[in-house]
Amino acid sequence: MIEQSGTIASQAAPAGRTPVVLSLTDAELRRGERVLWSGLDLELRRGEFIAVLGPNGSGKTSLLHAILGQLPLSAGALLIDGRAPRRGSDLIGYIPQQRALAPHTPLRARDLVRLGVDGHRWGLPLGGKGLRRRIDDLLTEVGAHEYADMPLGLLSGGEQQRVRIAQALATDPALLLCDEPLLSLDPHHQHAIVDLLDRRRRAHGTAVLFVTHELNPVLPLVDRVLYLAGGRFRVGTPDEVMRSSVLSELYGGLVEVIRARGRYVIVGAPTPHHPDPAGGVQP
Ligand SMILES: Nc1ncnc2c1ncn2[C@@H]1O[C@H](COP(=O)(O)OP(=O)(O)OP(=O)(O)O)[C@@H](O)[C@H]1O
Repeated sequence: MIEQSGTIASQAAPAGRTPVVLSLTDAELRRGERVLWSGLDLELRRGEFIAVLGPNGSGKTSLLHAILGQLPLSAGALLIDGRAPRRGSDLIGYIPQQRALAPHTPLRARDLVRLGVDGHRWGLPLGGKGLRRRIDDLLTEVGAHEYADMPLGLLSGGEQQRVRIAQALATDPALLLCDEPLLSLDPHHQHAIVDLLDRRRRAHGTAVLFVTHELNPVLPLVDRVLYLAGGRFRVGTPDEVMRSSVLSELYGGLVEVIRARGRYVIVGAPTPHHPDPAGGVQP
């Protein structure tokens, strides 16, 4: 069952009564005069993976900023582990949208990860052996240990992305927010990052909210999709949301969804916000 507002359909939620990490109730977010979305009800449980899709400007990154406590909701409620969001919460790991790093940046991979480690939480004195071991463990977990001492600016996009993930995992967060972490990665590196996130959520029960323009690379992991468009939204399993009828209604025009060889291909998205209305959407 798909819903636009109201509680999440139980069949779409993961099995069992695993604890809720994030809940949004009748949530609305405005930027200036514009309502990005409203009436949003969403619960994200431990270990669940939700892909957040939608055209440019539909409010995907703004949703992450609201969860991070950087942007107040204009209506409704948002709770992280039952509490109001706050900046710097160690319950949340955040992989922001990739920004190009200057090749001469003096920061090494291990320095970036160190910035994410909260010494108090781990009881590790800054500069101590325990801290170093913790950083090494994180870099090893994401397969980045061999370039731990390399300047970040000299690493490839995929290598930098692994280091960002290590930083985001530094506090062993219950909720991981990912903003287009596969952007500009080739299929091999995309697969490696997806595999890494999947292992993490399975081993640690980390809930993942994953903003992306490309659904197909993460499809095997996706429990549910949150699709934002034109101030409206749909929540449901990929098969429930990725339908011609659903997307046509969201975009307010004819959109065709084709499922072929386990992939979704979307043709036509007649919206002024969409970057490629003629060529179709890369889901
Ligand atoms: N600081 C700001 N002040 C006012 N409006 C803003 C601000 N930041 C973003 N916006 C507007 O909010 C809207 C949603 O932006 P947001 O970045 O959340 O969209 P998005 O879905 O993540 O887009 P994209 O796919 O391009 O990353 C946009 O129209 C944007 O112009």
